[in-house]
Amino acid sequence: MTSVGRLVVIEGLDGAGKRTLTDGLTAALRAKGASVAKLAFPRYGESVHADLVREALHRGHGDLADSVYGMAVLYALDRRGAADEIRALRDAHDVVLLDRYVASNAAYAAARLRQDAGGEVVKWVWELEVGRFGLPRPDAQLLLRVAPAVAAERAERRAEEETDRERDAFETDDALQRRCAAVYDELAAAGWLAPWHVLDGVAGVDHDALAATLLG
Ligand SMILES: Nc1ncnc2c1ncn2[C@@H]1O[C@H](COP(=O)(O)OP(=O)(O)O)[C@@H](O)[C@H]1O
Ligand SMILES: Cc1cn([C@H]2C[C@H](O)[C@@H](COP(=O)(O)OP(=O)(O)O)O2)c(=O)[nH]c1=O
Repeated sequence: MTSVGRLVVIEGLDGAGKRTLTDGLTAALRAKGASVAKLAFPRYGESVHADLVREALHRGHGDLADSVYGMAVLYALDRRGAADEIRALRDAHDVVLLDRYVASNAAYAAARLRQDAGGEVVKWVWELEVGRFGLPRPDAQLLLRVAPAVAAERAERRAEEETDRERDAFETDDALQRRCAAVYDELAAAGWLAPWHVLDGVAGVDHDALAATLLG
């Protein structure tokens, strides 16, 4: 298969099923002969910026976690550190699946500041990450849409099943998750950053059909 290097982002609430979709889609794409690489953000355990995020979300660290812009800069720096890797993976594979990307920062920062997708922080995230850091724009963004209550239930169950998967400060904030869901819907409707495909994460996603669509 010729290398078209599609950069495909998977977005959605905590517990929406992004990791599950990433794995299922990877298998479906590979079954069609495509070479696939995956990367998940934040890159916990692999970047100092991501580790600072994790410590802030789980342990507080003074008021760092309360600083919306401070946290957003850390997430963005984690991605900037992976920019060369993303480009190299894109050059070497048919599809690169990114579990969260720039739109996560836009959605969570706007939700935390009670702004909508047209707000100041969403523009700032684009300018910082694409403008100043030069991160590549994706070819497609998949919004895995589930009701916030369903996502919270799934995240809770996962935390019970996986002992190393403790829920963090954003995940357990139901009001934040509801605002975040609304911002995601607006970002998708506006085609923010790149084209979006909205997927029904409750009905379940047909991985084979989605893989065929992505491979065009
Ligand atoms: N379509 C689905 N239906 C029911 N449960 C699901 C579905 N997709 C994922 N899950 C479960 O929900 C939990 C969260 O899924 P996960 O993929 O880890 O979410 P995310 O990466 O978006 O936080 C996991 O326990 C997973 O097994
Ligand atoms: C990647 C990213 C995540 N986030 C938020 C979403 C999540 O609530 C939180 C942690 O990401 P998450 O995907 O939950 O990591 P993991 O599943 O490995 O625990 O960070 C941002 O606010 N901005 C970003 O750029």
